[in-house]
Amino acid sequence: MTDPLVRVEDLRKYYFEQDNLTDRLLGREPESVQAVDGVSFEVREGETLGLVGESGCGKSTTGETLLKLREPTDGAMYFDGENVFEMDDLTEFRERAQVVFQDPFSSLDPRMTAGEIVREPLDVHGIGTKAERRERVAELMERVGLSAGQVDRYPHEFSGGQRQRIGIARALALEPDFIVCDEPVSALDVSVQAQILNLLEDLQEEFGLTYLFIAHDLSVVRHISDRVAVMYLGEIVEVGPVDEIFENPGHPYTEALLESVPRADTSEQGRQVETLSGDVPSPRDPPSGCRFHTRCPYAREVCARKDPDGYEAGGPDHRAACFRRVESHEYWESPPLETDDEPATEQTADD
Ligand SMILES: Nc1ncnc2c1ncn2[C@@H]1O[C@H](COP(=O)(O)OP(=O)(O)OP(=O)(O)O)[C@@H](O)[C@H]1O
Repeated sequence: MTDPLVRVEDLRKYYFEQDNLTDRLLGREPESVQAVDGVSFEVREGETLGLVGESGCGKSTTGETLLKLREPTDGAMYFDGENVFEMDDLTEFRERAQVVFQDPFSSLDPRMTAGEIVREPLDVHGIGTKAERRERVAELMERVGLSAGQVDRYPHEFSGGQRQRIGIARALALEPDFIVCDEPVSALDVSVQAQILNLLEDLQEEFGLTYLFIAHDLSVVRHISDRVAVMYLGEIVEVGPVDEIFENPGHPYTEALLESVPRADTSEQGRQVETLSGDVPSPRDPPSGCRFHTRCPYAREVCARKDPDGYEAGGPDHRAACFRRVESHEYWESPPLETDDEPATEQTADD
């Protein structure tokens, strides 16, 4: 098998707060927010890897850090076999790896026209003559479903969906291979979301693009992804083919995340479900052992002490090695975790 286009290894990004002058004067250690804490995954050429998880679990930080828009704390990001974090010159990487942001209004400079926004990457990278750039901008506008005649309009003169099309045209300008799509449809009306998703799919097919698709909406992720990585509190709990993850989730967090989605199917109403309850712990002070143990309906004492430590099988389609799933001896000998909360429902391993 060919090497993946993107390989992220043990990526960490900690934000340091309280790093002000008084703290330094007092010699106080800055407090760290462990937004991304040892994340590894691959994205193969031409595929879409969905990255899902609740708000604040570190999805955007992962996307921004692997693109080196944020300084990584640790880890490596191999793009086409080369470690981006060790590159002296990011020019070529910046041409080949792009991003589409969530909010198409705040990510577009309101003082620039649509044409200027789409042309900017060509200007910055010194690509083509003035006439060639003008032609390329017109072509890009048309390709994303706008018209070349709209180049002189400003962002506020477009609808939300059209603004996202401008953002996509800008991302395409340098003919990238890889695009991080960071919640590209979540700020849009539902009716417009499908159009933008279809556009992204068409572009992927036409240009052989590789996507890391970040979203919290599971139906969107299911629709667009080939494989899915599930994130919880700065860690990836499992990665797998989209149907596997949705139909046979390996990790209790994935299971709970899927269960928390309302179902339209009336035959499923009234089913016994464990939904995600309790607050997400703070990434400033994440729980010991398995980070999900404080909310996990299956948690046993061992889970508070020990992380399941990796995945059942190596490779890019590793499933979560939760103690519950692997039926580890240690797990079953460990007593159930005592919490202050009432247990939600009786659960056994056979449920
Ligand atoms: N610049 C920052 N300084 C300090 N903490 C930050 C910063 N940016 C993000 N965080 C924190 O890092 C954690 C991860 O944030 P991130 O935005 O990556 O999560 P997310 O999964 O993308 O969430 P959302 O979907 O809400 O954007 C959160 O606890 C967030 O509060």
